[in-house]
Amino acid sequence: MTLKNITLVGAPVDVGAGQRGCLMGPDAYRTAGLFETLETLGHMVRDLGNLSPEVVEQAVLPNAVVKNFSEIASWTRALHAYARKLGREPGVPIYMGGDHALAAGTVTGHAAAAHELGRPLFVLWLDAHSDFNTLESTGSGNLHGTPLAFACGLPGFDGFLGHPLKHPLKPENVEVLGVRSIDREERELLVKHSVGISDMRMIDETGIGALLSPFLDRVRAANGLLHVSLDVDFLDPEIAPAVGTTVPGGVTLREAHLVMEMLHDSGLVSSLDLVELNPFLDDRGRTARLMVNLVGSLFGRRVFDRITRSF
Ligand SMILES: NC(=[NH2+])NCCC[C@H](N)C(=O)O
Ligand SMILES: [Mn+2]
Ligand SMILES: [Mn+2]
Repeated sequence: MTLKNITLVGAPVDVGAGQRGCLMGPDAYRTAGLFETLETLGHMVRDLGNLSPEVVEQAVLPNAVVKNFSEIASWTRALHAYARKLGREPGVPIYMGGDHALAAGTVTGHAAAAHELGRPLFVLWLDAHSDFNTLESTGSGNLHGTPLAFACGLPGFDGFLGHPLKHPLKPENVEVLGVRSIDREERELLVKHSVGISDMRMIDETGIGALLSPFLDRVRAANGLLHVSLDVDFLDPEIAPAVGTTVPGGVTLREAHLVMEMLHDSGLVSSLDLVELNPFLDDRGRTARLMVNLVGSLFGRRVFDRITRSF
């Protein structure tokens, strides 16, 4: 197993979500033993603590329904700069959220870093939602529903960074896996921009491993970097209740571990977001512990290796 330098970064943002509480996420991961889990697997781990960005002044609101635009713009700028720097160094950063709005900074920062390294960035978006609303299309005004549209360069988001995005993701280099809740206008945008989508029905019919494999093959063939954005609501709410936007019919424990194990075996993952954990809604820390266990699988924990026949 290849051992990694892993950097934990806490991003306690929760004003992108409709319900408060994700700001406790980073500490819940620490309490659930994320650091120790990774260290026990042999990795070099450091925890940079929590980020707290300065709030920028924002003159015009893009759309009256949009909530907390200035705060999210501040987080986006801070995380973009951080991710851009960490993305150029060897090692794997893990961003402990915080709601999914944080991905506006992490994904675009890693896209900029990838560009500087001369490699394409691919994104695996593990989520019940596609988070592909624009500031125009959002009905809820909750900015955690928009980061993927921003990262793919859709118009109207210049206020996030204070300038247009220089290195947008190619929408065809994105795979949204596990999706089961998409807004009407968002659906049209996803089709128009040819974003890769694997919904729950495809998972049921084809199997999650068979859906993930060709995507990983594409990343490898392109010598790409791979950012994984894991939203707690990717998982079925029966096993992961600590999230404000539960959607029934999600991924099972075994499907989730299979994805993590395949990602580990691929050796391709270069950065990771853990988002939407709301410890206020948890049941004695079980969702936090489940997320930590999934990260363990992503970083090499396994029961038995059938190729080398070793434990
Ligand atoms: N990261 C999330 N949980 N996003 C949920 C978004 C829900 C809905 N599509 C919205 O834009 O409001
Ligand atoms: Mn999400
Ligand atoms: Mn979601």
